[in-house]
Amino acid sequence: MDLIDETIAAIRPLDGAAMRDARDHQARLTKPPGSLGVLEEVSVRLAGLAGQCPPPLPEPAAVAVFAADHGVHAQGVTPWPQEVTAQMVANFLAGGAVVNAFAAQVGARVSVVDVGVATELDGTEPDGTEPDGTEPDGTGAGDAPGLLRRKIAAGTADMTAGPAMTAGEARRAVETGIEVARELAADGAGCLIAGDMGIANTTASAALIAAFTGLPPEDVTGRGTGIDDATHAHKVEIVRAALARHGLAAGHGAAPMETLAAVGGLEHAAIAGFVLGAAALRVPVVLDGVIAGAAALAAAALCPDALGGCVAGHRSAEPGHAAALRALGLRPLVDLELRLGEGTGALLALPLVQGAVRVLHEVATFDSAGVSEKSGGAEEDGSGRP
Ligand SMILES: Cc1cc2ncn([C@H]3O[C@H](COP(=O)(O)O)[C@@H](O)[C@H]3O)c2cc1C
Ligand SMILES: O=C(O)c1cccnc1
Repeated sequence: MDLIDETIAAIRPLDGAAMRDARDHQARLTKPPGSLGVLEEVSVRLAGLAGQCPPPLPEPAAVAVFAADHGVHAQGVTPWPQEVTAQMVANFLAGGAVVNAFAAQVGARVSVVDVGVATELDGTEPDGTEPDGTEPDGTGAGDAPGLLRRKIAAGTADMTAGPAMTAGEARRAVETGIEVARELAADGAGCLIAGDMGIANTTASAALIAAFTGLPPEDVTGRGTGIDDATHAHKVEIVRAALARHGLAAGHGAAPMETLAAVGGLEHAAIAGFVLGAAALRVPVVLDGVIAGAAALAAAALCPDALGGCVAGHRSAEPGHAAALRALGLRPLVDLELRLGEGTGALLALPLVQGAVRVLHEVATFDSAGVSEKSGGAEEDGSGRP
């Protein structure tokens, strides 16, 4: 069995008994039943993932920013030059990007994984030593970001001219994501976040989302980093042409590995593997925006139970992201019209996920605190309404 099959075989559904324990415990806590809304369901899901109630606190968190370039960039689908991918990798490693600021805010450690940056990274990037030159202290948070050199190809090929990746490249990218999830978990991460960096990757995301949901390109193709109406109309046609070229237009069904190879990015495939790897280890994943959403559709197509431990951190402004979340049946925690990627939306949602679990650990029950329960004979439906 290879790493992908072995990982999928290790993924189990959420544990029903632990979920029942979490629901029962939520009902005994000193608050009106249901009053923590969506966060109660998050706590129940993480109990099911851990197979125990309360589940471990999802900390420390580690974010892996998967970086790669895209052959479809040549089709004029984004106003940004391709070199920005490599330049932003250098910025992540120097600690200067939004992901670094948000990670610092919530005590998460950042790693950058080159799975397919077209430009050669020059070897002068920081490698995870502390700013003062000492080795990382092992706590993760606050360490300078490390670069994991796992380049599979110098970017994908243009999906409108042929498959973006060979079957072998797609498999290696998925395997890389599994390996990175394993490495971060082995380093002590209790919660994983996948970020992305890849100029033109909202085009690949739209193609993946159309292929997996069967929705038409015009419904799932957004403006990415910011494009005018004419470029947006062109981008929709590029997605349509790629789907037609690979026989992925609505209703044809989408075989996951073939679809990833045909229209995906190396970072999408790696993030799909990261979700699978985390699920096999029963470590929760907070999903970010449209790139993670597209990758999660691929992971779910490979193994539906992989979604059990995924929490949708936010909903981005990309229409394809909302479509992906609907198809995945995930409700986003935060909706701030973000359209950045890098893992930023997931990092903002992290304290909500951690708070949801902390409630199960720390909040007193009616019995233990001597608080009277509500009177009256109304049926309790968990909604908090009498
Ligand atoms: C400076 C800069 C920083 C970014 N950080 C994330 N992205 C995001 O935008 C890109 C996708 O948008 P599109 O498909 O329109 O090219 C990805 O790299 C994504 O991570 C960035 C984009 C730019 C320009
Ligand atoms: O919605 C996102 O996640 C997004 C939007 C634009 C660029 N990168 C990511």
